[in-house]
Amino acid sequence: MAKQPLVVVAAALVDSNTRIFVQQRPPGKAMAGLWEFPGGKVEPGEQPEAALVRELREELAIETETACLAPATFATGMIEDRQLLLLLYVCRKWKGQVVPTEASDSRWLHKQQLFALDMPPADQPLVAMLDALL
Ligand SMILES: Nc1nc2c([nH]c(=O)n2[C@@H]2O[C@H](COP(=O)(O)OP(=O)(O)OP(=O)(O)O)[C@@H](O)[C@H]2O)c(=O)[nH]1
Repeated sequence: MAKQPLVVVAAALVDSNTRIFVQQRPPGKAMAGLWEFPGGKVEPGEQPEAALVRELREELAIETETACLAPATFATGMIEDRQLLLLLYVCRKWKGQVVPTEASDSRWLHKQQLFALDMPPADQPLVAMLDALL
C-alpha cells in the first residue's frame, strides 16, 4: 500500500523590520547545506500547529502559540519515494530570543534575498508566495 504523505510544517518568522528567519541544514541531515524555514515533521496524531510550536521550541528555543501561526501557503514535492506536503505559516509573535540549536548557520533576510538562497525544491514556490504576501 502507498505510504501516506509526509506532512511537514514550517514557519516564516517575521521580525519588526519585516525580515524573515532562515537556517541552514547541518551536515548529517538529509539535504544538508540547504537553507530552509524552521520546522519539521508532524508526528502521528499531532495537530500541525502544535507540531510547529514544538519544533520552534526545539530548534530555536522560542515559545509561540497556535493563535500566532497564520496559515500562509503550502507546497508539494517528493522526499525520496514519499509525497511531501509542506505547510508554511507566518509567525510574527513569539517569546524569547531566536537561538538556533541545530542549524549550521542562520540569517534574518528581506524577502527578496530569499530568492538567491539554495533551498529545497519545495521551498521555491513558498518564497514566491511570501514575496506576494508580506
Ligand atoms: N523544516 C523544513 N523542512 C523542509 C523544508 N523544505 C523541505 O523540503 N523540507 C523537508 O522536510 C523534511 C523535514 O524534516 P526534518 O528533518 O526537518 O524534520 P524533523 O525536524 O522532524 O527531523 P528528524 O527527522 O531529524 O526528527 C526534510 O526532508 C526537509 O528536507 C523547510 O523549509 N523547512
